[in-house]
Amino acid sequence: MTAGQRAESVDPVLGRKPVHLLRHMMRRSRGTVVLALLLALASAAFALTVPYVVSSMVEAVGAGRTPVRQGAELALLVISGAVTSGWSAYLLGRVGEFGAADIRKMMVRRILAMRPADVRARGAGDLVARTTADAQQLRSVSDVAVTAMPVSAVMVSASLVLMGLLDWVLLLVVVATFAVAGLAIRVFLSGMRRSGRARQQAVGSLAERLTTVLAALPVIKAYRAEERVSEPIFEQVDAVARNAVACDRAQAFISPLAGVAQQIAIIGVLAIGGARVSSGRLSPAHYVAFLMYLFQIINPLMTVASGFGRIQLGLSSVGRILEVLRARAERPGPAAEPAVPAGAPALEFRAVSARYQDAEPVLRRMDLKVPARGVTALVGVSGAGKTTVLNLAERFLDPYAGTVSLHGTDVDRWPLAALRGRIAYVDQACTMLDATIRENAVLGCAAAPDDAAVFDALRRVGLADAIAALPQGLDTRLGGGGDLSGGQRQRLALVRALLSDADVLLLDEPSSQLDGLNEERLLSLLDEAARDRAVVVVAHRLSTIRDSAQIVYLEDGSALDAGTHSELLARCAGYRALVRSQSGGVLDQDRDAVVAASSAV
Ligand SMILES: Nc1ncnc2c1ncn2[C@@H]1O[C@H](COP(=O)(O)OP(=O)(O)OP(=O)(O)O)[C@@H](O)[C@H]1O
Repeated sequence: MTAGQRAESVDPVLGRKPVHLLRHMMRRSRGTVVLALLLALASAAFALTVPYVVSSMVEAVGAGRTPVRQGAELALLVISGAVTSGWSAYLLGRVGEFGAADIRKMMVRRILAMRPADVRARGAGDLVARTTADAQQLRSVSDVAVTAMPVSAVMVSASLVLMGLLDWVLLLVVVATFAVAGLAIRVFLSGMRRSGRARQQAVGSLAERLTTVLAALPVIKAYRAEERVSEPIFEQVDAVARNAVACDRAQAFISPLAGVAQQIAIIGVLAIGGARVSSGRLSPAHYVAFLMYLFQIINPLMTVASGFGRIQLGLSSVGRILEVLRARAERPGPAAEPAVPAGAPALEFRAVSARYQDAEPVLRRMDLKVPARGVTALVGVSGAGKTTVLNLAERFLDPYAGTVSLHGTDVDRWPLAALRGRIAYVDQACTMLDATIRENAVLGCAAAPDDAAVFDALRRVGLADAIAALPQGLDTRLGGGGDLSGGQRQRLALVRALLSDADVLLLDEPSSQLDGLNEERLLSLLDEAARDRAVVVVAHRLSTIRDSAQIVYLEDGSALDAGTHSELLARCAGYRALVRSQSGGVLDQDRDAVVAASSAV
């Protein structure tokens, strides 16, 4: 079974057709939708009755009576029509907004369920645009598609039947005029969906480019690259405008066309109807009623005509939303946690090969064993595959050959949440959530420790005084004005890992921003943590890794050798070169160790 086949499937309710998404959007408010539909139909029925009452009013006046009853009926009909139509529109607006909120939540859940590499490949900015702009577009057509169009279609059809009952000749004039206009409108509708989709895609690319640029803003400013990065953004701004204009051009002609048809129909009905009244083939009362129906169907006809256009635009967004909802999610894994056999290594790679997307392999048949206790260091030149090893352990990436095991069980056979609960990860960027220092520190704890415990951990990394000195202490929000320095973030990321319930710590370059004193603190903390946990450290600094229980030397995606510092110095040329490259004096300092190790070998 391939990774794609094993991926979590999308809710089958969504089906394959865009209309299923609209149905899904309304599913929690079916009762409200039915009520809104009934109210809209009632409003249409009131409107359809008005011309008959007016007609009988005309007859009453013609017969010399005062049309008091008809006047009262007319007032009641008009007021009832306004109330029912307003109420229906309000209910539908509510349903549309909450339905769009549901769709957005589904999209956010799916995006968070995707693998980081897939999110990166799709573009974070584009995903944001789909969740905001496309969902808004869908919301804006939901009421048109669900009630306004169907009710207007019913209203137009019923009016045409009633008009036919009044005078079929005049009906033919009206139908012929609107049929010709309808054919012309179809031409304009055909391009709308295409340009609508292109516009939404351009909005997505614009969001993507702007997000990337804003993330790199300090570097852009430092290199005075504002002009250069603006160009590609402006290209997308222009693409949005071009495609929006194409949509607007098509949409702009729909209402005027319907208006022209309306005027031709009115002129035709006035001329032919007038002649028919003079010849006695049509009564004045029926003539007035027919004209009222004709005026009355204009609005619903416009709604149907422009509704087709808006639905085309909505459909262009539906496709983009469905692409997100159908995106491959991470596999949740089995429900039950596997038993951990005594003596099993914390991590084991057996002949593991891996690649990103369809690129060249970055790990080639890698074998690696990380004992359940002690510090294991991964070293190697940049690009050797060290971070990829950590990604595989976390299941951010699947190997295409070989197996990765945690505590003796293939990571695929761990429930994903349990697997990640067993592992604490400090990424290279020491990423902090947009949350308080406290929330960031206790992120990996099932039961959050009290502030004293958090401060104790902060003290051990030498961060307690700095945090206590902040005006809001542990409540300081990261990402805002009162932010931390790079080295402070790195130590806070370490606190987060140390406080967590995990029994495997993966640390990617944890000392890269630390001064000598803090590096020493880090090493003693790692030693302490490694007494009852597995600690894997990726580091370039020799001082961080040289005392590790095991050092694994990686080269070109393979683990070439593993041993202590002195063992590797003695037998691994690549490791020796790495050490030499860091400091000319290091090998001299280690000469005794090399000699001792060589004689032991
Ligand atoms: N998300 C990614 N998509 C595509 N290729 C990637 C990705 N991440 C890493 N690579 C490639 O995989 C290879 C190994 O990268 P990795 O980050 O594992 O190396 P590393 O040894 O940790 O490097 P460094 O010491 O510079 O952090 C590199 O050639 C890199 O270009």
